[in-house]
Amino acid sequence: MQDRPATPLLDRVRVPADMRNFSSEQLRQLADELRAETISTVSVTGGHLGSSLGVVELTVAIHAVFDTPHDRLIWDVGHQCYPHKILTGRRDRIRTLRQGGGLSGFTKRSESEYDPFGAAHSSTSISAGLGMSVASALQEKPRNVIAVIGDGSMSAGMAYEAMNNAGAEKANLIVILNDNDMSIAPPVGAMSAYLSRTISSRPFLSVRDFVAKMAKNFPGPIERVAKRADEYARGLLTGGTLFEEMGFYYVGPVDGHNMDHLLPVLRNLRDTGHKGPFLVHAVTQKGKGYAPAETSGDKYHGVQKFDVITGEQQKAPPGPPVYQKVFAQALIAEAEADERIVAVNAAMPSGTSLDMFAKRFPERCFDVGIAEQHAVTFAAGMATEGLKPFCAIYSTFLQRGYDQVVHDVALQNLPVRFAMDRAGLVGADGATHAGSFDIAYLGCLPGFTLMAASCEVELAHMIATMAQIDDGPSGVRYPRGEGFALQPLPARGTPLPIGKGRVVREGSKIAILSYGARLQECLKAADELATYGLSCTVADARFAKPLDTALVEQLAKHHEVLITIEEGSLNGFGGLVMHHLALKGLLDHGLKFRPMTLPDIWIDHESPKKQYDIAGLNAPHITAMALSALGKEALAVSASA
Ligand SMILES: Cc1ncc(C[n+]2csc(CCOP(=O)(O)OP(=O)(O)O)c2C)c(N)n1
Ligand SMILES: CC(=O)[C@@H](O)[C@H](O)COP(=O)(O)O
Ligand SMILES: [Mg+2]
Repeated sequence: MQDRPATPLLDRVRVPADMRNFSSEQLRQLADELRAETISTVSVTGGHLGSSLGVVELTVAIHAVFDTPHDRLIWDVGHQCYPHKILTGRRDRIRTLRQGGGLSGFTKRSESEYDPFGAAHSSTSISAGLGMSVASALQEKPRNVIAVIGDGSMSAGMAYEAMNNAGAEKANLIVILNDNDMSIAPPVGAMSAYLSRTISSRPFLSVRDFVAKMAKNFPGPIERVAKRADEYARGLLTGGTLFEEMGFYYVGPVDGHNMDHLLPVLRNLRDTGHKGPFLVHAVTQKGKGYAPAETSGDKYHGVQKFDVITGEQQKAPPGPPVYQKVFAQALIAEAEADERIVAVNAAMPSGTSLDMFAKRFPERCFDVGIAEQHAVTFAAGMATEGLKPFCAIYSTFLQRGYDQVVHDVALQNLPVRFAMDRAGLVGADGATHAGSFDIAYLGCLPGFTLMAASCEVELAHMIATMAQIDDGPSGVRYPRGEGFALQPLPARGTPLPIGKGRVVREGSKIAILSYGARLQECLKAADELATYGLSCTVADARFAKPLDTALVEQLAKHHEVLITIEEGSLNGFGGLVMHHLALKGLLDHGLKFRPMTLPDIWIDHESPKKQYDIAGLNAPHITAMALSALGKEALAVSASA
């Protein structure tokens, strides 16, 4: 147990109103205490530390100046919201962050009135803020709307769509660009370079410069104060920024850790009755104020529990290889043999392990920034020219690129390969990050070949299989975390016969057809069912499309019960099997068919094991499902208890 930091001022703040009469000096001290409390908290919960540390002063300044929650404050992604949660009535629960039943690691409307917009996927804040601003004008309920968006999140198309609209609407909106020159990895792209140039070509905006600049546009009291300063500033503040060209009033760069700069700038924005959209360019440091974070390569973007003194993070005991690395190794093996293979990721080089691929093939690996839509169509373009793109995008983030998958890839039958990591439930990130829907949203698209890996060795084979699929799009899904180490990993995968599943265990009464990594749970259930004298066939479908119809029909015809199971939503693999069985008339003769999917609810942050308990997809639930299908309700109840 590590000592809690002393936080005398923070102890006086339950909600932001409690600090609105603090002096600037007190607010500076409050920020220091808030930083210490954030570090102490994340040391026992794990989570997104670096981003939260970078916005401590911004958080204090915004809440001190604006009348939240009446004024709306929207955090883009929401992964930097821990200091915000501490200041907004949630300090007593902050050490439950990301734990089952505890606070979410992101902003969430249902959690607090201080979270007017939920997030976790990036680059939505300007759109949402603009909507709120327009609503406030139409409903004649004046309020400030402040969206805080990171430089990494500024790479997504949505942010530009929103700015384009905000400029045209001349909406009252304050966008604070929290520029720490980091995404999860170092940021990429021309916009990132532009922001760096903007910062390096201008000194930090002093309050005097700011007042002068405002005076030019806001006649009134401020003008009198600032006349002379205006003369002074004229030379400094020339030239339109990209944001100004888009209709925003650009304020910056501002030192985002300097309360003496932040407070007056924000107060002026509040008090001058600003008209039109403003962009405050705040320069911050990810991991600010905690040496181990500041000096680490990833600035402690996402950490395990750690020792506050040393910064050392808890290490998981050595275990089986994680899927993401198996994917990268398998892809490297394929790319060694075929120079047409290229890899694309959207700001997730470490999360997808494509950083390994980039090391080996720097010319053939593309990080496009947080830009999933672009990633998909960019890959489609490469496919038209004979390259073999593998697009590695978490299942949940591929949702952002869905029309591109449909219109640019599938409709043109282009051989883009999708590696969908984080399939199924992901633990502490909760519902926003669960890879629940890809089977359903890809399964309905003609021409797709779709696979799910039941273990890491299968994943290697599936990558090899996709490398061979040149006549249309393909995808493989695999979960977050470790595999099973059932067999040694091959140096290179072996292509699988397309559309063929495999029977893993032969039985007679009950058939369990698994799609993906629940297979081991199915085998445990089969063992359990054997103790009731019930013989089970267990099969690994491998493919959802093309479906192994011969296998499905054989299982349906020769067993009394057929259970399908997947780590995906309704209308996924089970839906495809059911459709086939229904069309073949195989549901008309007493087959007890039971599709087991994620339930039709949002499953919050928890350990993955508990999440799958909530979902009812662990071995005891499979056993219970089989027993209840056979009318053995009493046994089913005790099996799942
Ligand atoms: C649509 C989408 N793609 C990818 C991610 C994963 N992701 C979360 S935070 C992050 C980096 C964000 O960088 P920035 O906005 O600069 O915030 P910082 O972490 O630097 O504070 C990424 C890529 C996401 N949340 N949403
Ligand atoms: C905030 C965000 O979207 C990412 O940081 C995400 O939490 C990463 O998840 P993994 O830990 O599964 O890579
Ligand atoms: Mg950043």
